[in-house]
Amino acid sequence: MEAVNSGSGGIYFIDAPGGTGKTFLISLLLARIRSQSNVALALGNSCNSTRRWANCTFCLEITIKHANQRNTNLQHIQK
Ligand SMILES: Nc1ncnc2c1ncn2[C@@H]1O[C@H](COP(=O)(O)OP(=O)(O)OP(=O)(O)O)[C@@H](O)[C@H]1O
Repeated sequence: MEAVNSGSGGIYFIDAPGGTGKTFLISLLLARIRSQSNVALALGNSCNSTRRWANCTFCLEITIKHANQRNTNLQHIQK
């Protein structure tokens, strides 16, 4: 929250065993940040978590493509 409040922003990684509260923590952080009209995105590095977050957060149904295609998409976004 300090990164948000100071305006610096950032990218943060949460890595912990299953069932330890990652989703719970991220949900709280997203709610807090968005309640202040700021922007926060949560992404997962596995197919299951990515699908779940995309569905919950963006109300989208997405299909996870092959890793090489994802890399291509990321490069496109960065242009
Ligand atoms: N601080 C907390 N207070 C109360 N309940 C919590 C807290 N953290 C986690 N929980 C509860 O513990 C359970 C597991 O939490 P959560 O789903 O966030 O874990 P996770 O690390 O995202 O798991 P997974 O990697 O399997 O998706 C949930 O039912 C959640 O509501």
